[in-house]
Amino acid sequence: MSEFSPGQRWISDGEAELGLGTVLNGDPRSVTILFSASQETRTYNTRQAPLTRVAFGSGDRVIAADGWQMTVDDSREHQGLIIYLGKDANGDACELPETKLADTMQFDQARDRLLTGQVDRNDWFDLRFRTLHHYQRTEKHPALGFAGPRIDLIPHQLYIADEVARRHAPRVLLADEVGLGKTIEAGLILHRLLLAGRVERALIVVPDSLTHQWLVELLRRFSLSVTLLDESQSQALGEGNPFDSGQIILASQGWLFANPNRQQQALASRFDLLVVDEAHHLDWREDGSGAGYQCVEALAAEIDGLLLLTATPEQMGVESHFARLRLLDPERYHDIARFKEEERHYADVAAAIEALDALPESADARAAIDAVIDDRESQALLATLANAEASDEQRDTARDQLRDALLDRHGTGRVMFRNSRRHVGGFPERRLHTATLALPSAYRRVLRRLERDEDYLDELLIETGLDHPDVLIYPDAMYRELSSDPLNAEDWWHVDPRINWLLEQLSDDSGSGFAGEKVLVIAHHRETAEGVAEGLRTLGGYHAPVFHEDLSLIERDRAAAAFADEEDGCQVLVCSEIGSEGRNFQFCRHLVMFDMPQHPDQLEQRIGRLDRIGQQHAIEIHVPQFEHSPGERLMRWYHEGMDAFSAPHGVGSDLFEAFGDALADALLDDEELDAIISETHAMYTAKLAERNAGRNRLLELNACRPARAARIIDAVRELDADKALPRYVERALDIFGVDSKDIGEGLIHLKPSQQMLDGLPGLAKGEDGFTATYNRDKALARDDVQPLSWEHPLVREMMGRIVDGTMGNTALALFKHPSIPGGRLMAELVFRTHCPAPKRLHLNRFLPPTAVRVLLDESGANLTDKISFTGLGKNLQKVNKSLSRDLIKSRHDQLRGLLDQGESEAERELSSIVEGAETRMRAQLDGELARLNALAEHNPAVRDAELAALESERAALSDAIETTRLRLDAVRVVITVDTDG
Ligand SMILES: Nc1ncnc2c1ncn2[C@@H]1O[C@H](COP(=O)(O)OP(=O)(O)OP(=O)(O)O)[C@@H](O)[C@H]1O
Repeated sequence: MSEFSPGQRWISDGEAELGLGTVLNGDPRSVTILFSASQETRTYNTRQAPLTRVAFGSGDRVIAADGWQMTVDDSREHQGLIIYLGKDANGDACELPETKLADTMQFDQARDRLLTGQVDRNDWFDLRFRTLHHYQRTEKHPALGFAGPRIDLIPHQLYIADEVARRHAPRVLLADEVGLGKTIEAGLILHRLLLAGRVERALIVVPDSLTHQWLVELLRRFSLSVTLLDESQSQALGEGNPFDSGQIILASQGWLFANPNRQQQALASRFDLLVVDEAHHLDWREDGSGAGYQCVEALAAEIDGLLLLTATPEQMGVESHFARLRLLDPERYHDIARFKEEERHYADVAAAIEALDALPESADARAAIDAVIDDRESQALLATLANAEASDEQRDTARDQLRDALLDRHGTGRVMFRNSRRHVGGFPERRLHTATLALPSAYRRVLRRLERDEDYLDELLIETGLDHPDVLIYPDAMYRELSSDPLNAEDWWHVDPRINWLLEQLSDDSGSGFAGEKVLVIAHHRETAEGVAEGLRTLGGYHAPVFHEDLSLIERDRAAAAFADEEDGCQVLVCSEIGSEGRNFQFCRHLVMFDMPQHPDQLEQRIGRLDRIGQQHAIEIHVPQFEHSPGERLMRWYHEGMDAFSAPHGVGSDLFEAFGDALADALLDDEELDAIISETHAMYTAKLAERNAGRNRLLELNACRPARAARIIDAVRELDADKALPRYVERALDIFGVDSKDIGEGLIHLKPSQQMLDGLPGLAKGEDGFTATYNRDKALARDDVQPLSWEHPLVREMMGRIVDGTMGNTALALFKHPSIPGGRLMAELVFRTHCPAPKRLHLNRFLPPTAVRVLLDESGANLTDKISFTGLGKNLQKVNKSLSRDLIKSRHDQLRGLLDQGESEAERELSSIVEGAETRMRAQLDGELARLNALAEHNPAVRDAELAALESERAALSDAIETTRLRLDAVRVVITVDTDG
């Protein structure tokens, strides 16, 4: 007769998530089970049915189909069905036939699974315990989020990322000079916040030309998958809100800023972080701000976190810069006059900071510091520092604390981070090469007439439709606009000697030319860039891709890729001004400025394409210019007036504001120009000295605090060198069914096996898998090799599945040991802390899921300290599943008792875990709050909302920690066997 009777309750061993099944009918060969909760019906062969009969025992709690609960005392059988006897919630005696058990009852908890005979493999249990251990360790590690990305450990970037990511809803301007890694900083901040659960969704808005580069950088360096949204993609997504279609949405500014409806959708989609690249384009004016500014202003009012990125914050003028600071913190930045007034005071603060090193000896230094501090705490630190009796150590500590306090309290340092080459160091030299060419007659005609005839300029502006001074600086544009003139019948590039000069340079192999080298050509206008490419092709047979703002994204990326290709790529790429902003071309060292940009910040942006982290050579800047032309005069203004080609200096905007108009009027007159150059130079020297003593100095000192940066780098290196990682990953891969093979040189190849569990990132059955390394330098050197770390998506996925799922939460094994007699039972119980708290609190930094192991023998003796997890593991042998089930069945009552006892043993550990977490939390947040409160008294850049949020975060964390409970996470039954048996 069949062991299955209709009405009996069974569960599927392999698919416990189906819920409680009911036997519909059974015969000696097959049985059909209905899983009502999941609306599935399955028929099994009775001899191999992967099913376990559900039988509850004394103390178990069960739920009836109509919702009430009972605690089981006993059971009896009637016609093959179990009737449970027990008490309901009021303590009244009751009965419940198994047919009336709730279909939705879940058996995923270790206790239920064990007692219903669902036993996992022993090595799964082993992996589960190890996973909990490492998860706990890495979740609260100070380098969380920084160890996984494929980056060089560059101090200023890690300092900024750490400082910003620890703030509640950070709102900052990342304003490092061009090419120092703002994208990387933003990526690091995002990565940490995502891993910490503080950000769940981010919107990244970047210039059209940079969408692909961002997409690639986020994937390649941070393993972050991004949804790139444009109009066609949005339409393809159909009815819903396209901004809801991914966790990280990347949108181009051109598209979003021009589309009010899409902006409304972006506003309606809930994001926690907004990132805006090349934010200097968000222009603000009193009489009306640009569409970009308005769009970002609306989004910034809704989204808690905001990162604005720009290397040239003042490119659109100081008012626009101030308006962008206002986006970050409207309360703090509402009065530009006050802001400017504060700036005047920065030199004193910077001087005070520098003076710290002159104490205790210098009385002047003491006076300089005294003049900028007014609180008692700082006074006390100053007294220690000035006290010749104090020990060196005391003075060092006081000096560091006072430096931090001064930096924290003054300036825009809290909202704006600006590192400069001067401060970071180690950047290549820039060399300027000019080539003076004769004006072609077509240009000369017009320019000479302009010099002679003052009224001709107006006429020319009307005739060409060009602006002043464009019409003077860009003679090719003027020529194109005058194409109806029979003398201008030829294409401009036919008559312009810069093309021939470029062709000669390209083939010049004398050492001073470009032969065999990559060359980036930048011209102001798109039409000029197109003409240069056409001229090179027609006159010299060169294929030079063009890169400008009016190309589609695909065309642009194709052009950049053709240029980047080392072996088959083309020698020259011709870019327009806007089209090339933000791009990475540091593999090339020759920059041709085909013409001059109009603003010093644009000049800096141009050089920044090559002068970036990763540039290995001195940068050769080539400028072909026409003798006695406005273009040459403009270049002299840059070069002689402000030394703009040798290094970024950050005062270009001030100079442009002061002299831009006068310069435009002097472009036809050498004498006038000479006067402007010398005035510019005088102002440049003064401004530079002022900035370097004041704001810039303060910003630099604040943008990287070396001691803290060094601590973060040490923390990352500690994880890099973690020997436990490869051991863990090997084990996990084996269990998840991924073959790993050492292929030498520190590389391993991961390949899915036929048994691989589905859904592992980067791996699909039947495909080749990928090559990976634990070595940072190797991963940096080879893009095709993935960096394996605790933060790699594959490792996190495996850990997450174990921690969040049931995998390995039960096991049974035999234990052979000469000194322990056979036939005895032990229970190895792993409890885990549970503490429900909103993700954004990032509770894991103080209290990650923490495991408590308890090992009991059948008499209830606690052997936890006597036999370690690894000690026990070494002597275990596996058992097949059906024998395991029988063994568990035969020891049900004993196991129940041990499970209950284990719970009380583990409970004893709880208070110290909770206390430890509370202490850690207090140590950090009390310190931060104290610092922030002190700061708020001096520096209005501390937002009230930030203070309030930190206070409520501390209260919420404390409440959450208090509710921590221990729950059984996993249990392994161990049966001893005689060594000879
Ligand atoms: N820590 C790092 N490790 C490896 N490469 C880096 C690192 N930081 C920056 N880079 C590389 O240096 C280049 C410049 O970095 P990034 O694009 O972030 O600079 P940026 O400050 O945003 O530049 P821009 O001002 O032009 O927008 C990029 O190619 C980037 O990949």
